[in-house]
Amino acid sequence: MAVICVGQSVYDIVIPYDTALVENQKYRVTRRLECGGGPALNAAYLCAVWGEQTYLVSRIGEDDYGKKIKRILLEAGVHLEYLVERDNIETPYSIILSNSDNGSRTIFNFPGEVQDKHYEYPALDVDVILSDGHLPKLSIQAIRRYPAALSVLDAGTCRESTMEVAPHVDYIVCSEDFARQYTGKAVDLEKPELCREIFGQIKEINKRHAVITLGEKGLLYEADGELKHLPAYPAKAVDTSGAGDIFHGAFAFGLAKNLPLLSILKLSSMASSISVESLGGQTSIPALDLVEDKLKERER
Ligand SMILES: OC[C@H]1O[C@H](O)[C@H](O)[C@@H]1O
Repeated sequence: MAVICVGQSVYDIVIPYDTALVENQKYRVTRRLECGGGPALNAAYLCAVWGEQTYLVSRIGEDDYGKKIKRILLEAGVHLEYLVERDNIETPYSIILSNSDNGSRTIFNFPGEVQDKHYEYPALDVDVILSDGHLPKLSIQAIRRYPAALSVLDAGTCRESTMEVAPHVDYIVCSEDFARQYTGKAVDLEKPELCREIFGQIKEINKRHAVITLGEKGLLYEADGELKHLPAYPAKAVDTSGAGDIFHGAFAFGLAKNLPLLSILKLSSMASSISVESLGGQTSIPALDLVEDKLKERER
């Protein structure tokens, strides 16, 4: 059984800072972190180090960043048979300025050239397909190829490619930014009727399941036909980059393990909260044991 993550692989260069930035100033950098990045890579890395048989369907160039990405993924045990390398494309990379005072980050993303071409998927027993919306054709093809698998869309922003995949998935797990861009309304937890309206509009896209993540305000989900709010676990954020990807990776993992939805959401939420307390996305993925221990502590 396996998890397939389809989408973007990125090489991240994270620079932490703790001062108010002013234009036309030069800042001396004493620390930087280089690691794997991109929503599909981060999620695939998590699923693999948490013990799932994981395949990454993505595209990188045959350049230095591509080689580094491959090394990181191989060490994690991600299956790379479907990670396509091309000598004529540049591996995507991001420069991330991370404010250690509050964890907020500014990402400059060089997307490289995305090639979303037809693909022969292998004969596998697949439990879960996670798409980050970057390779819509490959994502839809995977969903059709493995009809028994549960499919999840990591809907970070409401791009055309994300919307192409959205009607095909079992679960749309979207950010509040996506919800605002799509519905034109901002989630306000003080206004339950408005929340129900926004959630209903998101669910209409795929006519199945939806989750709206709200960062430090938690998330909205549905149980027994009712909209519910799950608060976030408290964290001292130093870098939120990749926190959403870690949420989605843990969500895919939980589905693969056949856990009930609320347990999946708690697992994902805790993994994401722990991750913001250290630098980087892929480098801040917590061990499964740690996440489970912290959850047990909270339930005591
Ligand atoms: O979702 C965050 C990730 O995507 C961005 O492009 C960065 O690479 C980071 O790892």
